[in-house]
Amino acid sequence: MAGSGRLALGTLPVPGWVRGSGPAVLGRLRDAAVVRPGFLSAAEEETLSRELEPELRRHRYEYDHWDAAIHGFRETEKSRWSEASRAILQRVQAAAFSPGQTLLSPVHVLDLEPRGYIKPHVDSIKFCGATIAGLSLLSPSVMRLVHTQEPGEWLELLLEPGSLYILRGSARYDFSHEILRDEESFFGERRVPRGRRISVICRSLPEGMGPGEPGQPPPAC
Ligand SMILES: O=C(O)CCC(=O)C(=O)O
Ligand SMILES: [Fe+2]
Ligand SMILES: [Mn+2]
Repeated sequence: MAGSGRLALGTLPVPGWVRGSGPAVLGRLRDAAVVRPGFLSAAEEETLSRELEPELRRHRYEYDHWDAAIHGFRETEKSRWSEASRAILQRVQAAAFSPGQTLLSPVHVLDLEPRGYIKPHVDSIKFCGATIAGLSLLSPSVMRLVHTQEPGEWLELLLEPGSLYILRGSARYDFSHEILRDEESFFGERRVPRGRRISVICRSLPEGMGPGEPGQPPPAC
């Protein structure tokens, strides 16, 4: 536990940044919902936020309709990156996607203000494929996954700044995901105060959809 960052759960080691409703769901999603804390070095975090800041500043935060999935956010779809950022995105690709997967381009950048949050949703299967990989910058947050048919089955991921999360397969299709609002931002007993959070999200294309095919994904893919 303390020190190792891992809790022993029977014979199955569970990382300290993942919690769930029980050993069955933790076991089943072990390779489908993955967090890699410290994926980015401090210098890489700085590279990305410095590059994103001026572009994000051109947008206003949106608070939107009652039924929108995301509240208190601004976003951009970014296709041109500095060489340093491209190297980071290539590391994400190598870590999260298989060689056969084509990535959706451009990359989705989402800026949640401190009061901003994301309601439970499943990314569109029409526009996004089997894998979603996200880098978190600036503020820690808690991502909760809930099974769409069995609400008693859930998982929570602690997303520290500099971490990478990967949702694939069942975690991506059978579970909704959400980012908890500040008032509800707890990882178990641990309070995770929400500040402004920027995420950089890479997604695979649906199988059989070539990169050249028409059909732009909607912003909240
Ligand atoms: O901010 C994130 O990491 C996730 C965003 C998200 O779920 C979405 O845009 O569909
Ligand atoms: Fe999503
Ligand atoms: Mn989105």
